[in-house]
Amino acid sequence: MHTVETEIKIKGVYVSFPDKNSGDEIHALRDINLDIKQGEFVSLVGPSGCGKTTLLRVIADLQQPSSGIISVRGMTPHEARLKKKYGIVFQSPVLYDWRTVRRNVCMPMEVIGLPKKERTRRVDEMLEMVGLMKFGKKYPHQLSGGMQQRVGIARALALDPEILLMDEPFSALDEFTKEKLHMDMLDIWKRTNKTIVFVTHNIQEAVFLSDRVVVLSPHPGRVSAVVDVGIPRPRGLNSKDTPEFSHLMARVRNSFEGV
Ligand SMILES: Nc1ncnc2c1ncn2[C@@H]1O[C@H](COP(=O)(O)OP(=O)(O)OP(=O)(O)O)[C@@H](O)[C@H]1O
Repeated sequence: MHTVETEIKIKGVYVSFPDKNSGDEIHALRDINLDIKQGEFVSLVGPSGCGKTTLLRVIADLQQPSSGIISVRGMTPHEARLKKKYGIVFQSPVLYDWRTVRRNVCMPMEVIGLPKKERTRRVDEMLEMVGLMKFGKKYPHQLSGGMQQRVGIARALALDPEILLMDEPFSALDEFTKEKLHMDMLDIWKRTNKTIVFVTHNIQEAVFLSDRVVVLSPHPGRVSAVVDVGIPRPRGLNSKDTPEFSHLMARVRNSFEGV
């Protein structure tokens, strides 16, 4: 039988910050335990302040846990980061305004010194995948918000990382653009077979995209539920109209504690 390997193992992770005013500890994350499988699409949902971004940052080696262990196929997050195992997409795509779309996507490849021919081939491939082939010579300010976010996704995938970490990537977009990006994101995920950890506070978005939805609750940030989403794939916009979808949304919503 084919067994799917664990990509990210999170064991007993705590993160605390000192409160700026009182000096007390803020428990951003308490005893987080979670295994994420290779190729899985997992969303972290919860209200503001429940620790979603902190958990993503701990996985990405942008924040150190106060205690606990994170292992990425046996590596520490630091080793995984050095080996370019992560692609990261932020809420705002942070593009270089003086660089064209092509040169923005190219940036990580320039940093590691990939030969020009390989860079050109890879940029073409990435732009084709995110549907921006005709916009390579444009500058970021000439693009819509949705298109800018597509550039951010193309750039995050440029070095072919195994894991894509996404922090509320679509939250600033209008509903129509968001729906289109959801469909394209599922397509990109299927084509690339990445492991995706996706932070959102949008329950519908989480259920629509994910294999599993991890519900975090605040003060202290902890896992209050993990909901399996069994809705068949490929999913279409009409998947949202099914009783199963409504039932799953209700399950996620009802899992919030202390809000
Ligand atoms: N660098 C920091 N210093 C102090 N406190 C922090 C720091 N980063 C996060 N926190 C605190 O940790 C808790 C979790 O924050 P985090 O940003 O991870 O939550 P979140 O669920 O991503 O929220 P949002 O949806 O608003 O982005 C909050 O109480 C926050 O104020």
